[in-house]
Amino acid sequence: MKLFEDFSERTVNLLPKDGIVHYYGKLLTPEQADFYFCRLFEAIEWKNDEAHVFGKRIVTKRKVAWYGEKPYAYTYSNTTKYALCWTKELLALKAMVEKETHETFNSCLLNLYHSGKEGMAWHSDAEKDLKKDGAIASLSLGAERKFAFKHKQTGEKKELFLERGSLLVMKGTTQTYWLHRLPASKRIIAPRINLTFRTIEE
Ligand SMILES: O=C(O)CCC(=O)C(=O)O
Ligand SMILES: [Fe+2]
Repeated sequence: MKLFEDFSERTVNLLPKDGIVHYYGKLLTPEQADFYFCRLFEAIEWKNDEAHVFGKRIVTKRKVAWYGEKPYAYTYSNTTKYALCWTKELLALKAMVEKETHETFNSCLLNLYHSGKEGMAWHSDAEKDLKKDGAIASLSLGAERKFAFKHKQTGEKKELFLERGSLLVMKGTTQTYWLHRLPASKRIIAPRINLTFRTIEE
């Protein structure tokens, strides 16, 4: 009997209850991480993110992009985006992530943080367009950043660092019971790109 079938089974659940988060560490070599950072920085159609909150239009400094297998509509913060068609680089990264996680994905939300001044506030990714309790795989390129989870009822927190080229997977009831955020950190001057591979319910 093999003690461990594959790498993913060696990763422990970072959450104590109500969800599953696996941190796989570095999926990409430093060279691959740099290569994809540069390619995505150049080739992705980055746009400032817009949110409509309490009747106000908010434009973030952080840039975003939404890609997928079909022009899926994705609505969050009262804004709807339509997915652009996969690029060669995104398909290559998706294949690596699917192989490692034994999950499949049909779309990807990308975020570009120009420096540590930009982050993302507490939220969960449970929009109605997404498959309920579907896995979300997060691949990080560029600067290493802190990432945090907070339980919606107990306030319990879990933090970790997302290394360059690393993979993190959130699944099960994580989005129902936990919030997550990317805190800003003034000390970090380097940019970061994050890709979250997701499944839109068809
Ligand atoms: O940048 C990150 O690591 C997280 C991004 C995120 O939570 C999201 O896009 O929903
Ligand atoms: Fe998120």
